[in-house]
Amino acid sequence: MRMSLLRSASQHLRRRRGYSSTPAQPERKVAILGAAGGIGQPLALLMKLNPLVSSLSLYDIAATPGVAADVSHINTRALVKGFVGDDQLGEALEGADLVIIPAGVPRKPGMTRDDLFKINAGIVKGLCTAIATHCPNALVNMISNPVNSTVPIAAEVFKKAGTYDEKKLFGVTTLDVVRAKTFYAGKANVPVTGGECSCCWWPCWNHYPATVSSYSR
Ligand SMILES: NC(=O)c1ccc[n+]([C@@H]2O[C@H](COP(=O)([O-])OP(=O)(O)OC[C@H]3O[C@@H](n4cnc5c(N)ncnc54)[C@H](O)[C@@H]3O)[C@@H](O)[C@H]2O)c1
Ligand SMILES: O=C(O)C[C@H](O)C(=O)O
Repeated sequence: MRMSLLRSASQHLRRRRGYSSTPAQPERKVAILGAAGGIGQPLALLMKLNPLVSSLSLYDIAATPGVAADVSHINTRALVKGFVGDDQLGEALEGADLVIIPAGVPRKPGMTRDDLFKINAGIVKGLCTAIATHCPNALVNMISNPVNSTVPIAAEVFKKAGTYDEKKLFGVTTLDVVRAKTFYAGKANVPVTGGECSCCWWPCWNHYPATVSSYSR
């Protein structure tokens, strides 16, 4: 009896102070632009699985209603909405805390990422102009290639709009870091630093294991 009284008093106190055994997660809106594509769809799935996301906006120029319907069937907390076309871009972005951009054309065999520049530069410019208007404080994660050109384009758009914050604009380059590590690891287990294309990966040979006497191996 005494124990149960103590338990209910402590529960009452916790409720009054706003404590709870499962702390409430903050509200976080994530928007994916290019959500119906090869990168956008698995990314939408990952965001839907992330407990930190409360609202997930899936935007593309086509096919997002179907993608949004599929993703929304996963029983996690994020509320999913699909948006299609220019007219709905503003609504997709309104209040977003994080915008992830895989919108644009990918490479075909024989192409370099530079070949994508003309098309993707225009796409990214348009999307970033809308971000500056509808969610100027959002973190922006750029995936569209060539990332080392699309990030500066985004920066210029934000500067022009007066919303640029260097701490909030990111280029997604992990793929290249991982690739470079994999390729060089096949030859030697050395750390690799570098840029957005294979021509500027930089293996740190001076970190080659001391037990191996010759670099020529
Ligand atoms: N940074 C990286 O690590 C990395 C990795 C993979 C791919 N990429 C790049 O990501 C981009 C997308 O690759 P993908 O394989 O998903 O291509 P994809 O063709 O499968 O998908 C691209 C999507 O973008 C959409 N799109 C085109 N214009 C748009 C616009 N104005 N607004 C919104 N959506 C638009 C298309 O409708 C399509 O659904 C490419 O530029 C690719 O090079 C980058
Ligand atoms: O190049 C692409 O379009 C996708 C990816 O970034 C890659 O390098 O394969």
